[in-house]
Amino acid sequence: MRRLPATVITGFLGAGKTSLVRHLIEQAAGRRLALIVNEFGDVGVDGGLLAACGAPSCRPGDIIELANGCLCCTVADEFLPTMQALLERPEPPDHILIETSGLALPKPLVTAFRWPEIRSRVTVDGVIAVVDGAAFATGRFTSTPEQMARPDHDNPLEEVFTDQLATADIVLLNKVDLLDPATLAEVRGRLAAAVRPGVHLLETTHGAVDARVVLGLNAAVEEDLAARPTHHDAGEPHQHDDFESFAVTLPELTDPEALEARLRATIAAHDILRLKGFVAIAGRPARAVIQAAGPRLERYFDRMWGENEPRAGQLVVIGCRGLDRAAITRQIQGAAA
Ligand SMILES: Nc1nc2c(ncn2[C@@H]2O[C@H](COP(=O)(O)OP(=O)(O)OP(=O)(O)O)[C@@H](O)[C@H]2O)c(=O)[nH]1
Repeated sequence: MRRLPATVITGFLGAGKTSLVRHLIEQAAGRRLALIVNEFGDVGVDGGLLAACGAPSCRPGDIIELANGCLCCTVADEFLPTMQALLERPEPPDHILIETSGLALPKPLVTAFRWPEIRSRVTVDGVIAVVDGAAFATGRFTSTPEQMARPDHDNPLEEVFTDQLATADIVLLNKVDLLDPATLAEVRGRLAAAVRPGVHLLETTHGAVDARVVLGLNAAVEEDLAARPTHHDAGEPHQHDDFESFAVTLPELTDPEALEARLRATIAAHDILRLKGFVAIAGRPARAVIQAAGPRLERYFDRMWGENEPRAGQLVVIGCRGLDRAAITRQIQGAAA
C-alpha cells in the first residue's frame, strides 16, 4: 500500500514557515492537503492566518492547530492521536504538511513516524528548513568568540537553529529581499557550510517556491535519521525552559501608528524574538495582523471581523526566559489600554 507523504516544515521563530505553507496551499492544484500547525505559545495565530487566506484547498477542517507546547515534546499526547484521526477520515488527505513551532526540534517528531500505529501508513517525504536570511546575517544564531570561551557555554538559539538545519533535506534561505548582494553571498556561503552535504539551498522571498521542488522528495526521513546527527542525540533533553511566551490583550485602537511605535520600542528594550497577533482598529471592518520577527514589524489587514467576534486585540510575545512580562505588557498597552 502506498504510504501517505508528510512534509515537515521547520525553521526558527519568524523565519517564514507560514508564508511557505501559504504558497504550497495555493499550488495544491486539486490535491487535498491537510495541515498540522504547531505553535509554542498557548494562543494559536498561524492557523487563523492560514484559514483567512481563503484558498479552496485550505478548508478550515483541513487545518489542525496544536498550540501550547512544542510538537517535539508532545508527540505521544497530541501528535499521534491527531495523525490517527486524519488517517481514519473517510476522505484522507493526499499530502500532510506539518508546520512545527519555531522552537521545535524536527528529529523527535520525525522519530514518531516510526511508531507502529503510523509507520505502515505515512512516511516523511522530506524536512524543509526555512532560514531567516536577515536574522542569520546579523549573527543571531551564532555564538560570539566570548560566549564560546565560557566553560558553561550554552546558546539555546544556536542549538535549535543548527538542529533544525541538520535534519533538513532542503533549506530555504528566505527573506533574501532584505539582503544586499554582498551580504547574500556571505550568508549563502556560511549556510552552505552548515548544512549536510548534498542538501539544496534555495533563495526565497516570502517562502515563494515551486511546490514540485519541495514536495514529493520521497526521502523516507524516518529511516534516515542516523545520517542527520544533532545536538540532542545523546539523550540530552530539549530545554524549552530556555524560552517563554505570553499574550497581551488590547482594546480597539484609535491610533495604530502609536501602537507600532510602542511595539518597536518594547521589542528593542526587551530583546523579544517574536511578536504576532491581531488588533482591531476603530472604524475599520477588517482585522489587522501585527507581525514582528526580531526588529522588523509589519501590519496588514487579513479578513473581516466576524459579526459576533469581540473586536479586541491579542498579541503573542516570545523571547528567552526571563522576560519582564509586567513591564512589556505595560509598555505595549500604553495609554491604549
Ligand atoms: N521582507 C520579508 N519578510 C518576510 C519574508 N518571509 C516572511 N516574512 C515576514 O516575516 C514575518 C514572519 O513570517 P511567517 O511566515 O509568519 O514566519 P513563521 O516562521 O511562520 O513564524 P513562527 O510560526 O512564529 O515561527 C511576517 O511578518 C512575514 O510577512 C521575506 O521573504 N521577506
